[in-house]
Amino acid sequence: MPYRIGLPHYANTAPLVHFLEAPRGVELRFGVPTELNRWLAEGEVDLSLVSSQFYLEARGALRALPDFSVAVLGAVYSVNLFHKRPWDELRRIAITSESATSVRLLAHLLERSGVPAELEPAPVGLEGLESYDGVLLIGDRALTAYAGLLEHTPASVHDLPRRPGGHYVTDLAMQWFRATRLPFVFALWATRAGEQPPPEVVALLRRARREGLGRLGEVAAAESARLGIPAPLLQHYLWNFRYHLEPPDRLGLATFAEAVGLLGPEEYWSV
Ligand SMILES: C=C(O[C@@H]1C=C(C(=O)O)C=C[C@H]1O)C(=O)O
Repeated sequence: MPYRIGLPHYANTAPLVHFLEAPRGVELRFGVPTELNRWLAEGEVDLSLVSSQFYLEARGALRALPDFSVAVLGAVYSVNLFHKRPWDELRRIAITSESATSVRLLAHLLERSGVPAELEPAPVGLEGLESYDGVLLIGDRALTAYAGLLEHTPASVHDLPRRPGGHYVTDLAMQWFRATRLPFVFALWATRAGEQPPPEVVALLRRARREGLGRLGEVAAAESARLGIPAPLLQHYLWNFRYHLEPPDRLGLATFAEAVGLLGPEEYWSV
């Protein structure tokens, strides 16, 4: 039986995957985060990138690698609520089925701001705005939808339009930062509790990450060709991620866990 590693096929994991060469006996399986969560729980994969929300809910049965994350400090650019009326007037929101964490984060931010919006799973893109007040998209779909609203490639991240295509676009990680001044951890690498990943697999993942971050221009160019998004936009997008679960990321994750009731104030969370 090969050692099976679960990965999302999102641009934001490309720096971890682009130079990941699975040796004999290691198999890569790609899925969306909610599938990866399920595959790890059900034994379909042995090590996987999983939604942080899923990890927090099932942490007794899972063991996170201590130095891997998909996190950001501030805007993430790919977990976006696209909406046609102001945040406070939102009442019906279509949510993607691809993510656990982002949906929980949206619900928390709405609750925090006292907005009584209903979240409805719906497989829609921006066309969903014809019948919903807002549409939550993550990953490559969010990125390509956002890039598709830009009339030109801005020279700087500070030149991004406030209302691309006339839409409101709320970046959930930026809203988290505005409320907490902390990073937001979207995903972690985890195995089932009691199942140590082979050291050579962990070394392989670390080597692939080091190579991917060291050659980010090549990774951005490949993702640009795959997604049809200008490479400079991809390069900044990828440069912006935090992949090492460092102390600020851990504090952000523990704060999120407490905020959504997954960690008691007296509980200590550790990897
Ligand atoms: C920030 C993102 O990261 C992804 C978001 C995840 C989630 O919300 O569950 C899981 C894996 C990450 O690669 C994104 O998809 O835009």
